Amino acid sequence: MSKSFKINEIDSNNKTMESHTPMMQQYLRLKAEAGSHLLLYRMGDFYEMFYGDAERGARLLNLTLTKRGASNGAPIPMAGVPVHAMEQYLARLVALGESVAICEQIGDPAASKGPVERKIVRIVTPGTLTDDALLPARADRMIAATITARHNRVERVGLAWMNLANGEFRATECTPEMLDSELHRVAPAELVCAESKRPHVDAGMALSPIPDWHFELDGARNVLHEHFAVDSVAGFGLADMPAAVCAAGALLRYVSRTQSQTLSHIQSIRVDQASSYVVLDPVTRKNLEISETLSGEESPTLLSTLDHCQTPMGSRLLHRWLHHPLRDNAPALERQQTIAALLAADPANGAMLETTAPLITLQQALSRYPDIERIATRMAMRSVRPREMASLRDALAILPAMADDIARCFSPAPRLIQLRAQLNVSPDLLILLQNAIDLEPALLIRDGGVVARGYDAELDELRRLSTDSGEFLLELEARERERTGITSLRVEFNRVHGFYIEVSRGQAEKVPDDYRRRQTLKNAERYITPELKTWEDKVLSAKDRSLAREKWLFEKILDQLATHAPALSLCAAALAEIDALASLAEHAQQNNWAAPELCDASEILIEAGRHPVVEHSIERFTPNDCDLAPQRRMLLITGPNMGGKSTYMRQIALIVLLARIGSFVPAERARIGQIDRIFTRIGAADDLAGGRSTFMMEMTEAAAILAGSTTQSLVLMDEIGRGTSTYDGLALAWSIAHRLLTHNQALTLFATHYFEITRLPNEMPAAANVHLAAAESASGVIFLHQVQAGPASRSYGIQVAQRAGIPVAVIRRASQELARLEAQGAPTPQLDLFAAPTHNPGDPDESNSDDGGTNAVDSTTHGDKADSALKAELAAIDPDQLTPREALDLLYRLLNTYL
Ligand SMILES: Nc1ncnc2c1ncn2[C@@H]1O[C@H](COP(=O)(O)OP(=O)(O)OP(=O)(O)O)[C@@H](O)[C@H]1O
Repeated sequence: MSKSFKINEIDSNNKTMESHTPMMQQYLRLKAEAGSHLLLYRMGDFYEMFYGDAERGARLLNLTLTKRGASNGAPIPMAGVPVHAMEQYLARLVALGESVAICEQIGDPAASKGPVERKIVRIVTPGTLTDDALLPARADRMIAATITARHNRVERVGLAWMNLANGEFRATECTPEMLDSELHRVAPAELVCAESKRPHVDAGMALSPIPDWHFELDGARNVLHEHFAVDSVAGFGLADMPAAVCAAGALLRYVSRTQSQTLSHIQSIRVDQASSYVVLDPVTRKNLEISETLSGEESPTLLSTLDHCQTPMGSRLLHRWLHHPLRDNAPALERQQTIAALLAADPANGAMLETTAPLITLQQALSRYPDIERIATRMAMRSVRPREMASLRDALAILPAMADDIARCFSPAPRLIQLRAQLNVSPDLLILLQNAIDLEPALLIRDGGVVARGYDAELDELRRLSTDSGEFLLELEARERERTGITSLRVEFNRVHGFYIEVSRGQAEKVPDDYRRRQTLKNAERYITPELKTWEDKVLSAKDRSLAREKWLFEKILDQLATHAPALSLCAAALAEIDALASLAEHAQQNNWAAPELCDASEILIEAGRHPVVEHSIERFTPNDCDLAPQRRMLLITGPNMGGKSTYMRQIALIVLLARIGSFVPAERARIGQIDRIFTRIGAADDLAGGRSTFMMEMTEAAAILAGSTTQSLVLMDEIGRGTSTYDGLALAWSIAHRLLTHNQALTLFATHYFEITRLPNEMPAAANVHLAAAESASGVIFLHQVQAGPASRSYGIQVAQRAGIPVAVIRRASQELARLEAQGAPTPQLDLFAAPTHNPGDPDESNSDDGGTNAVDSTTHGDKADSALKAELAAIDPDQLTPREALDLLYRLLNTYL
């Protein structure tokens, strides 16, 4: 997508620059500087685009494409946006992934010969936004750079990324195969790459190619040395990471070029080891609907369910946490303990105390904070706005009280103590803002009214001169009335004509000789006198001087604020963390979540677990257990369509993910071991853009799982093999399951409709059958959503189809066909699933199963016995003595026992 643009390309009809007007020559020079970015060229009250930029801009922004003059006979395409609406157009362009260079008039039009001097003052690209108007409040906008480099014959990918809005700068190295996964973890809005090595990236990530030499090691290293004022990058842990250095140096150079200010708030670079996190490949991030639903919506997702943050910075951090589950137990436990402290819970047993009032008070206090993280950045970059300063001042004033409350109300979890200490910002900052900034400052410094009265004596005097005109004018008016004898004489002011003396037309002949006419109206004449003119000059110049003084003072205030920016950033980070932890605490408390035990072994033990999102969307969610460990590492999950298989598998993955970010989990009890990766192969969708069919996608994902999963991985496989013919599908599903059990030995949830696979536990004791229970009643199939041991006995496919609205005639025909096939004993594996499994006394699951799939072939004698047992049980029931809950439980038990 190179949009690079050279002068002779624009000007193919013209031989030389000289053939253009001086203004167009200036434009073309600036355009060459802007390169592929759209150039917005300031002309009076408009920003204009020309040539190809005009055509592209007009198309993207729906503007009228006009023409201006001609260059060697050919009209020049032109499109423009008014200055006052620029931010809004800019936001649209950036949202479309465009980068824009903004060129301002910097010379004085009155003093210039030829075109007024212009300069590119700002470059806005999708990943380098710091302006609040352009940034989404609750999401980060990252910019990244990547390069593949060969070092000691090994190919490594360097990846560096920056969050310009909060000063975070990180770098890592990975194998070429891991790049996609890493890019989805970082999720940059813009990816900088070498012109000759453009990676294939998803739509939604703007690609910005730059010259290859920006990635050369020596140059890149020098950029880092210079910026951080160091002699070596070893102090950052980058000594043995040449590819990461190349990416980081190129990124820093690119970002510096886009900003007119220095990047003083980028104070360090951190090495980010992918091995610190549970790896989630792009498909898994999507399937688990962490921050986006499968259809691309923001809600309902895990993030939207958990996000009770009071500040945008808290929401952004929670978003980051959910996409970065932690491998190590210690940092996750630290968060968990802090949540427990916020809930006044006893960390030893997770029991919460009755009152959560301190948490509510804390959240109420948090809701009064503005986005200090971004304000701190803009302070460092000297682009902070007056109103942001005022809101920061008000926030800093309440900070000490909140810090005291934290110390007083919550048990002293180590992390909470650290965070509280980080809230300490020098009182000088508050004093400065209180003294310097007006209580309700104007929007922009340009108009004045920002610096507080009493901050600067000279400013106060100039303001007095420019505004205290009332007394002088009254006195002058009285004096002139007396001198001229004109009773209707008035002294007035308007913006266009300044000060004047107005006399009605009838008395105009009475005006003295020193009156000079300024304006003639229908019924009046307006005059100026030498005395009034002198006074006007003084007042107006006082106004100008006061604005200039205020601007100068504002710059000085910005200088002082910049020195506080690093401490303020730390304070903002602490506020964000407290907010995110309080949000998790609130959710845990409201929904009865428990603190999971984190252990080193490779295991997942969940008692009465729920799906964190689905439990909110249905009235009564049935909790289920899960027990996976090296000796029982695969659950073969069968059960009817709509039975709850996918929900069960996803809820386990989400509980693991929540435990690994340090959150409480939706379960009565959980013990979660160390997990290195979560893989999912769920659902089927064609990748038409990538040219892969459903089956191809399915197999590509399965191949990745077989290649990458280890004994510490959690693998979710939903109906693998269904995208092809029954026998092919079954054979593949069987051997994939077998391979996962024997070779990868990953903790696996394997949902299938192929009955043959439920025999796997006979051969491999590390696999176990479970099924989602269902029962049939007169009104149709009832899904119990309960996970029980053993394989399923029936599919209920026809009943589900009936519920879905398939015409009755089709359903009747299908039932007849099913009966015929069953009578024939057709040996297709699909049908076998619904027949009785061969009873294998050696299979622990089947022997322990409550229905074990055997009820489909009950013998008559068995049936008679069951009938009389049922009758006896029914006779013993006294419905009036049962609570609704007991009645429901009894109903489930009877269905499970007798159906
Ligand atoms: N534990 C549960 N408690 C209550 N309702 C549940 C539970 N699990 C699932 N459900 C409900 O059942 C519906 C179907 O669940 P799910 O999609 O998981 O079934 P499935 O077995 O995977 O179906 P299919 O085989 O057709 O894909 C869900 O939309 C949900 O409303």
